[in-house]
Amino acid sequence: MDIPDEPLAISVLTGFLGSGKTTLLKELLQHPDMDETAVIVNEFGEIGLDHLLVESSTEDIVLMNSGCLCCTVRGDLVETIRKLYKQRLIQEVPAFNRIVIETTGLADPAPILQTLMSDPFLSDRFRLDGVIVTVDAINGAETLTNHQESVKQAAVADRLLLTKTDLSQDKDFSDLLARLKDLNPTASVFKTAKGQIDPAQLFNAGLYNPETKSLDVQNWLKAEAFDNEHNHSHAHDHNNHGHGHDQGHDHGHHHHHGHDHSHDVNRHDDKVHAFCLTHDKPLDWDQLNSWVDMLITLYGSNLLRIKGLLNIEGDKNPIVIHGVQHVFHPPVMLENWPDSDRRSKIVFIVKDLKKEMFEDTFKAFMEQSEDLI
Ligand SMILES: Nc1nc2c(ncn2[C@@H]2O[C@H](COP(=O)(O)OP(=O)(O)OP(=O)(O)O)[C@@H](O)[C@H]2O)c(=O)[nH]1
Repeated sequence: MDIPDEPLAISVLTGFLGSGKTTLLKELLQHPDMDETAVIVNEFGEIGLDHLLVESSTEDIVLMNSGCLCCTVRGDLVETIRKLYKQRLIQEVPAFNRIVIETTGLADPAPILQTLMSDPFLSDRFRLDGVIVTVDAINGAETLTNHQESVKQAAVADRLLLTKTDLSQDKDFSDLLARLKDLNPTASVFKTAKGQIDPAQLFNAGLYNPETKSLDVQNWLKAEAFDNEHNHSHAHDHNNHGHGHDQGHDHGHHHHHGHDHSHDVNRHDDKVHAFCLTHDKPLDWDQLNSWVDMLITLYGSNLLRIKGLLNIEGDKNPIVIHGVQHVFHPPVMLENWPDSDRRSKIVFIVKDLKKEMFEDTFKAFMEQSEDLI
């Protein structure tokens, strides 16, 4: 039996229909640094493995010359991962250390991430390393406007890949990049053409990098990306004025803005925005949990991504939390603070919810904890 010492990394590759996921995978599969990687795709046919050098293949697993495996989903994704893990244990397949899952272009990534985080078998053996999202440099803006899925995909990304940059005269992509930054200031953005990218740019996007044994919290949280937030949130607050009610669930397309806007009010990404809450004093862990529980219960499906670095009363070490919609990873205690800043910071990427609601309820819950003391 070959039992891994560390939880194996899982990366999720998503992106709208035709945005270049398969092209990227095809390139990645040939890269020598992709050895020890198992790629899960829906259909081998889509990647056209015939053109790649293949060492051996069975019905649902192909071993590439580069050392990586490619396998297809048979039925359920979780079942496929379990089976692959067991095959690795009994050395039926090479000892991969990472899985990359390609989702279909129309997939809402949140349920997939939730499954990966909440399935007991998987959460004991795997860590979610990051979400890689392809965005078509040519059609990306239109797709964001018209398709909620593509907005959700961009919102949960750790790595955003602008694809097909070779097809555009505009080498700047500033409008699309600004829009993506507005949706998700915490993701690292890369411009690519024809799937060309160093795999090292895509992986180890998570909190803990076993290769360097480091905790790259700052890069992960990117709280500093919100320094200019005031300008952004002003724009969003403006957009929200016209809604008859504020926090709530899916509003569909029923915008009733009472005044004109210079842009198309039906853009899907107007409803998604990111902000960072900071708090100076150490937090009461129980009250914080009650607040997060309340948010999950009332607004779970609108909480696209939450990441936090927390200063908890009575703990000298920082605690890291992160979640997608209704599911949170177990909190992680770090050995050290990343720098001298001891404030708690929580980054939210949300849909149809106002920052003020978070600020007000946070304050109310924390005041309760002060009353208890
Ligand atoms: N010129 C150019 N063409 C690209 C690039 N990336 C993808 N394409 C082309 O765009 C089309 C769609 O790319 P795919 O890689 O199949 O996209 P996908 O996201 O896997 O598509 P679905 O599986 O349908 O969701 C194909 O014809 C690719 O050859 C790129 O960077 N440059």
